[in-house]
Amino acid sequence: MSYLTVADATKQFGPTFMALNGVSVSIERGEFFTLLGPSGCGKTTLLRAIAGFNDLTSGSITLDGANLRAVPPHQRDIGMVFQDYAVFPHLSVFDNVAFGLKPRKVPAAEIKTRVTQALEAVRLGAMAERLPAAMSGGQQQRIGLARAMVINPRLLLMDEPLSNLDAKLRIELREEIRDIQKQVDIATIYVTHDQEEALAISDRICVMNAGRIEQVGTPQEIYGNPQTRFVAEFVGTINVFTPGPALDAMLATLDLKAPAAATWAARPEHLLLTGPGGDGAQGATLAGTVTKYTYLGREAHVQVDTPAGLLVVQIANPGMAATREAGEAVTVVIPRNAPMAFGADGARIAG
Ligand SMILES: Nc1ncnc2c1ncn2[C@@H]1O[C@H](COP(=O)(O)OP(=O)(O)OP(=O)(O)O)[C@@H](O)[C@H]1O
Repeated sequence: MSYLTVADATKQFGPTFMALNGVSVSIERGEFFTLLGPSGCGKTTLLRAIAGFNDLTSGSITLDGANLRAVPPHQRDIGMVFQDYAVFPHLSVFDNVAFGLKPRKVPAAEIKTRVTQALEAVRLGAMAERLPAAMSGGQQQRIGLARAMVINPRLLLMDEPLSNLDAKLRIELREEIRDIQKQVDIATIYVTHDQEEALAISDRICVMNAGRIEQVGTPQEIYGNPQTRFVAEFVGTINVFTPGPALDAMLATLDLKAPAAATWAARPEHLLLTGPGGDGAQGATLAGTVTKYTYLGREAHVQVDTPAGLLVVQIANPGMAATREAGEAVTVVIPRNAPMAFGADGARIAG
């Protein structure tokens, strides 16, 4: 049996709005599990229901075999880290972390040991006596993490903990969070709307959309094998081919058939670019004209106007020779394994 199980969860706000609409997830011991989705999809609502800050309208939550909905929030033994650091400015780093232990009647000597351990884990051991006001956002968030961990929680919940930090620090701290989580081995549910962060940090990702689950899987499964059009578009980007004779000819060349397909799409990095004529191409070809060239250092995006619509081709490690000018005639090559088919309901169809 899974460690944490949420079954058929619904949460209604007002007379008709369903913030959660039949959500079921299972999380294993020690797992780093991420809820990923656009703003308003229900991530925080689900997290708050697990923490006990709001109850579900219907459904069940089971932790280690026990019904969690029957347990008051302060008795759930759940550590939480929030987007705003929520540190007490007038308390030292040590006292901030010790705060959660006081009502638990932990003896003073044990408080000292546990707080010291938690501060070592988040690399703040040398700053125990400092006041948070004199510390950076990244350090304040580590205080938050230490405070969540020091109670030896049965579950760690993190709601967009990195979103107030600048891009470079976000990447540094997400790797630290991942390392610390693996070290302490506490099942963690992490909320983000940043797909790259989710891919980098998670054992498994749950992609949510409008109160429902689109797909649950490892980062590789979510990115490499999206089961819905929503997942394919939200995690990474896709080119959607315009229906018509050019698409039909492309599919015929590739010998791809999916009668129920409403949409065919392909990731920019799965397409190739050659000169006019498409000599030696392995796959179907579409003649086109470059409309835009965007150089991004590690990669470049070439937008091409083709009879199957505007397509973006991603080029890795683009040297000077890869530069394309607007108006240049090129050929987009579509390898056989590039196209993905989706039905009218958005579900993936085996092509
Ligand atoms: N107390 C409330 N009363 C009414 N509607 C609410 C309440 N709390 C949340 N909602 C609505 O429920 C939906 C889901 O909200 P939720 O905060 O779970 O989204 P989210 O995926 O976490 O988004 P974000 O990334 O913006 O935090 C939103 O449309 C939100 O406006």
